[in-house]
Amino acid sequence: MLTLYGTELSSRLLLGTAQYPSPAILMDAVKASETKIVTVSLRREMAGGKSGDKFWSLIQSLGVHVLPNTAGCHTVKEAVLTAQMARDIFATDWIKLEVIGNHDTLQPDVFALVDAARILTTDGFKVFPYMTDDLVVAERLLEAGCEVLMPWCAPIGSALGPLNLHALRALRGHFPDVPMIVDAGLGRPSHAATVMELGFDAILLNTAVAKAADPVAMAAAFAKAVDAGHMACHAGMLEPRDVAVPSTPVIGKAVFS
Ligand SMILES: CC(=O)[C@@H](O)[C@H](O)COP(=O)(O)O
Repeated sequence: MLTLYGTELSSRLLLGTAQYPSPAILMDAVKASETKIVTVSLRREMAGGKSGDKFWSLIQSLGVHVLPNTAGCHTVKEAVLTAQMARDIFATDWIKLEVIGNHDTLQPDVFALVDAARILTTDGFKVFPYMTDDLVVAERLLEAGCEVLMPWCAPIGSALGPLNLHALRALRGHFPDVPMIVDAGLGRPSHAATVMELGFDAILLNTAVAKAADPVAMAAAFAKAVDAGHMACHAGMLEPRDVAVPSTPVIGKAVFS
């Protein structure tokens, strides 16, 4: 089981709800992924009117936890206000905190992120901060009261997969007891398996499933990859070695002439 802020979850895959070809495909993909948490952007809900209401009813019908996010926010003020509105609208104190610092890479502004996280944890929020893979930022976010971290593996929507395995490995190694969810930039199930093999606790993704030719099948494939990587990590993986070692016994082999 995965435990996040005291909530036990039977899945290690978190799914975004944007960009699916249709609401029906989104619903089927969520089911196929077996996720227990979906992220929802407050901005989308605020689109309001009929489509906003419909979307919210659909999300509620999924029977999973909702993790609202502050996608699209660029300042501390904007992110804090968005989080407070999300708490009222979605009736949850969970917030995925995004404070974007660069338009091209959608890289988080880690300084603003730490400031916003401190304000929100003091206000009782359970903050899931979307961060870079930086050790010092991780330390500051923990000091600010975050109990879960969400390092990126590549820019949002890029599908590049883990760009800096060294940094991810270092993060995992320095904070072995902090739940960490690798978020954004995954393109294929093998990327998910790779980061789970490093010992991360979960994966959050959206684009690679929503934009797949068959989002439902891709959601199922990611679910299997996440579980496979997690199982492998705890099964004791063989370390790579430079020499060849026969995998079949050489002693007592039959000699044919
Ligand atoms: C849904 C969500 O929260 C995204 O902002 C998230 O970071 C996913 O990134 P990808 O779309 O690259 O999977």
